[in-house]
Amino acid sequence: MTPVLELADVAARYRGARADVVSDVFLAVDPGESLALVGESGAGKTTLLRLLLGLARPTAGTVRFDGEPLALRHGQQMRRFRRSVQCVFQDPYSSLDPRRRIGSIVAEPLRSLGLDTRAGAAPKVSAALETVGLPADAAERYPHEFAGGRRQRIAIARATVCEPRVLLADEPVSALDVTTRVKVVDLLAALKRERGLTLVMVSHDLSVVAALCERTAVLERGGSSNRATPHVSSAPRPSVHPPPDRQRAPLARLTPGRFSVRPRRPARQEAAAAPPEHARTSAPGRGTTPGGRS
Ligand SMILES: Nc1ncnc2c1ncn2[C@@H]1O[C@H](COP(=O)(O)OP(=O)(O)OP(=O)(O)O)[C@@H](O)[C@H]1O
Repeated sequence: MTPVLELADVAARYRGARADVVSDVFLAVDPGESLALVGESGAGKTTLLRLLLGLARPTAGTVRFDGEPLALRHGQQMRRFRRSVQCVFQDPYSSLDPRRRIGSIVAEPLRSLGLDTRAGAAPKVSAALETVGLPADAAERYPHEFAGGRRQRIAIARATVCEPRVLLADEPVSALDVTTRVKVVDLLAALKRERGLTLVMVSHDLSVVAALCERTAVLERGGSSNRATPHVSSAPRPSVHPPPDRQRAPLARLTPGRFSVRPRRPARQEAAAAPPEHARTSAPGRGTTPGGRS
């Protein structure tokens, strides 16, 4: 299966910085899977998300979309990419333009992709609002008329109105209160289940990670250069509301060092017999990489 998104030996550095924020990153996201990026603050999770979204350019390595290097100047590919990969940000207060009606906000991707039909974007906007549990007349209202959870639903409606294949989410529920958080997690889980949406999510909240993601990439600052490298582990698919003991379960930490991971989930009956994921994908020292790199 060709990964829908892939980072191959990628490094990134912000302008003016003396060192890479992330380096030696290999990460492949298969269609339909859900991957969480977790790690300490400043490890580079948002930076990886920005690379996957084409908002930042790698200083080394390649970002691939459907197996092809992402070329920002390749209009046709970028159009396909923009339609296929959408995102939801952390703060539903700053991510919605307060001067525009909800209908106009949700229709924005349709306009920018030229997907609003002759009948206008209204039918698609109504359907997107309905999917996230908001009434169609919400389209006439303004963001300030909605509280945080409903604002995040609006942001999710905007991200899903053009029926993307991949949703990238940066701390999508961390700005919400606990009760609202559960509802938005349920909504994301339903989108994943019913639409086969691929999800890549940054989160500090392990209960949210456990509820939504099958794989976890742990970013650790490592080595004297203070670079961050991702370590990916597989976890059994949890229920949407994991029991409390699961919420406290530690994430697997794999051997520090440079390696890449493209774990394929074994069939359920094989899972018990198979060696742990890290035993198959990492090696002592600098670890292993696909294609024979080491
Ligand atoms: N626009 C920027 N310019 C310069 N440095 C930046 C910029 N954005 C992030 N950084 C730096 O890059 C490093 C990684 O930041 P990033 O936001 O990717 O980490 P993170 O793991 O998402 O952190 P957090 O969990 O706190 O959001 C940090 O040291 C941060 O200060």
